[in-house]
Amino acid sequence: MSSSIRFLMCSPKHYDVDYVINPWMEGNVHKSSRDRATEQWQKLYHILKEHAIVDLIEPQQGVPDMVFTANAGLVLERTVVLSRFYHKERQGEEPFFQQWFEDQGFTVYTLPKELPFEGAGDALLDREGRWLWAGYGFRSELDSHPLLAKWLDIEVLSLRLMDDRFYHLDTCFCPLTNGYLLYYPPAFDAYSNRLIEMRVPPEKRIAIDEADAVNFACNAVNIDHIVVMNKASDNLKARLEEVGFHIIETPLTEFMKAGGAAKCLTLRVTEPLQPVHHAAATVESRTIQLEGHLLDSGLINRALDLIVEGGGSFQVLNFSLGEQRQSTSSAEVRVTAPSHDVMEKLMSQLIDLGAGLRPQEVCDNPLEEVTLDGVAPDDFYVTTIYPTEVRVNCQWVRVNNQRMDGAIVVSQTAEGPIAECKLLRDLKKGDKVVVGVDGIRTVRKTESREQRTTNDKEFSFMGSGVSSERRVELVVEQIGWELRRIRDQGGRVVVVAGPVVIHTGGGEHLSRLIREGYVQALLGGNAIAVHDIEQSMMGTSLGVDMKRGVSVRGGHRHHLKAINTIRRCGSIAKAVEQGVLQSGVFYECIKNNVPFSLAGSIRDDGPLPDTRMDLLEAQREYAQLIQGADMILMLSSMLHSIGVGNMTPAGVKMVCVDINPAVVTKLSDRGSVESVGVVTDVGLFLSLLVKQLDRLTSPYQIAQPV
Ligand SMILES: NC(=O)c1ccc[n+]([C@@H]2O[C@H](COP(=O)([O-])OP(=O)(O)OC[C@H]3O[C@@H](n4cnc5c(N)ncnc54)[C@H](O)[C@@H]3O)[C@@H](O)[C@H]2O)c1
Ligand SMILES: NC(=[NH2+])NCCC[C@H](N)C(=O)O
Repeated sequence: MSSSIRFLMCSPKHYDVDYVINPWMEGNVHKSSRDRATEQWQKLYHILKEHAIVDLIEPQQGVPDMVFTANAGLVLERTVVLSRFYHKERQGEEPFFQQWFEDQGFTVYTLPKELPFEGAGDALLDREGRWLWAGYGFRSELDSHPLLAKWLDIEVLSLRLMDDRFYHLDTCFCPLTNGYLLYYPPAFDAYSNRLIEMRVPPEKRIAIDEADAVNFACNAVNIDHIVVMNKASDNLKARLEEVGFHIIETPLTEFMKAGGAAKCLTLRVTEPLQPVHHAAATVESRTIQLEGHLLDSGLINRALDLIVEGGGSFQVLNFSLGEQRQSTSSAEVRVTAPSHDVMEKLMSQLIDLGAGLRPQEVCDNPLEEVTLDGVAPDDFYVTTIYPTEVRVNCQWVRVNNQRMDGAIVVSQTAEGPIAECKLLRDLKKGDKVVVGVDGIRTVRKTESREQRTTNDKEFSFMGSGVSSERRVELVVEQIGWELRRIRDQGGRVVVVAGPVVIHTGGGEHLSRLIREGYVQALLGGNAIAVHDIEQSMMGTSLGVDMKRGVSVRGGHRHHLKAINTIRRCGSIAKAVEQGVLQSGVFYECIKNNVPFSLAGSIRDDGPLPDTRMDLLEAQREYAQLIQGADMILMLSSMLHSIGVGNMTPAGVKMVCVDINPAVVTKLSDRGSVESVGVVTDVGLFLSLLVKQLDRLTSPYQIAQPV
């Protein structure tokens, strides 16, 4: 027996499964045998007494989980951080454990009531004393970790738990003597697994499989080279014995009905200080502000979900609800993350949602100089589609040329600072680029339910989201009305289209939209032009007769003949001028002075002389043609629609038509005010659209004031 090691245990005199606060308890309420529990506990107790001293605390009525003394608190030397239980069912244990520690002469630290921490169930010392592993996600709060670091003067490594079966760190993680680690990686998020791998060398990491994990193999008591646990597979036993451990299995099935096993039933109360440790917690906290229709638009929920899903935790410091449906609300939220990297990612996402730092926390954006043409500084802020402002000279400066996936370049001019979005390839040496996320805010239009309803009366898409069940005709009516309005007001509609428009017979309808002035620019690839011209010259598309719907002999060569003909003319425009091309979508573009741009791709035949095989040139041409668009109609081209979506700032209405809901969902994911997805055949859509435009006999009339 080692006289230096002491454990605290509590007999199962009042143990039972009286409630459900973890998945293991479901279906086990009052199904634990007190006799078997007592027998199993006694066996564990005697095993430990052979190797250490075991102190006992008196069990108390009404707190059946008190038997799990691991959750009493966290001990280091003669200091203990008392647990603050997350569930009220266990909060009754706190005064008894506090009394015991005080009677034993411990220095007792207590956390604020609203800051749960469940002791050595969620915090485990590295057996070499170098740091403290601390879990969060189900019971203990991440915000408790900086206090552990301060009070215990030790580095805290935060690990996020992801599987509610392993709701306490000690159910899936067991530091062992000589720096070995027994753990179940799937119980943690990616960041935490990376952290574990950075701190524990591969030869010391013993990752177990699910079969051992659900037998609580990680919930083991380690004393020097002894490892006591409920059960281990032969393979796991062999692996542990290979590195010098001796395994003692003792059944604890009655306690597993409550979600605990060997380690949970014990608390090591002799944890000597090691000289190597030092206080440090990589945990970071920031306070953000959110303004708008936080409840109506769901913005507050999305922000809080994003924080938790991103590995952080939050505390709503204050929330002022707007009195009227029209008025906005505001909230201040304290965000905590386990590391600077995670915080940066969270803040970047929160800024995209429209969050900002409190004015007193806003500092000028850190800027870094570009040292290599076309290469941004590592930590550059990646722009989104949303209008963005950056803090320069303590002023908010709106970013010009907003688009996603760019960098923000700030320059000083006689008129003051200017900020603009630049693609990486356009960065020049010496450009000052915004890095990090401090001093950035995006302007998100979140509409109240009232505003959205009002808009719906006049016109707006029927909310974002995509449903092939939605009546296409109804959406087409709205789109037709909007197209007519934009045309009659001299607005700008850009169409992005794939060859499927031609294959499905939509070419004639698109030609008509162009001829009647509904289209101000057409974007696509080589194929839509090839098959449009094939249909115009040979009546087929992909060799299929468009009138009879049957393949024609030798039809598979038709599109190549079309390409060859245009190549001989020199361009599509020249083919029209020479009378070679006499109908179709691109004929109408030339005849009606509607500019178009064809972006090349790896799968192009030919290509046509007009197809831009220099993709950077094609992107520049696309970007120029979508400037000032009021609406973008995306017709069955995933490739080109995504490309256009990436370069289009927020505020431009988008209609995404595709037969594949997944494509439409992706393309419509820009908020309900801006976009709608229509899951249907594109030829049918265009046919319905021109019929709808015909039905709108009187042009759009703006209601004149009486
Ligand atoms: N012969 C050629 O030169 C040739 C032929 C084909 C494609 N390409 C090139 O390949 C690139 C990608 O072509 P893409 O944009 O057609 O492919 P894409 O896969 O990016 O998009 C096609 C989209 O059409 C949708 N779709 C299919 N049938 C539909 C229907 N009946 N109604 C509505 N939507 C339907 C699909 O779900 C898909 O999202 C383009 O640059 C194109 O020019 C060249
Ligand atoms: N350290 C532990 N894992 N303790 C197990 C605690 C079991 C208890 N029923 C609870 O859910 O809190």
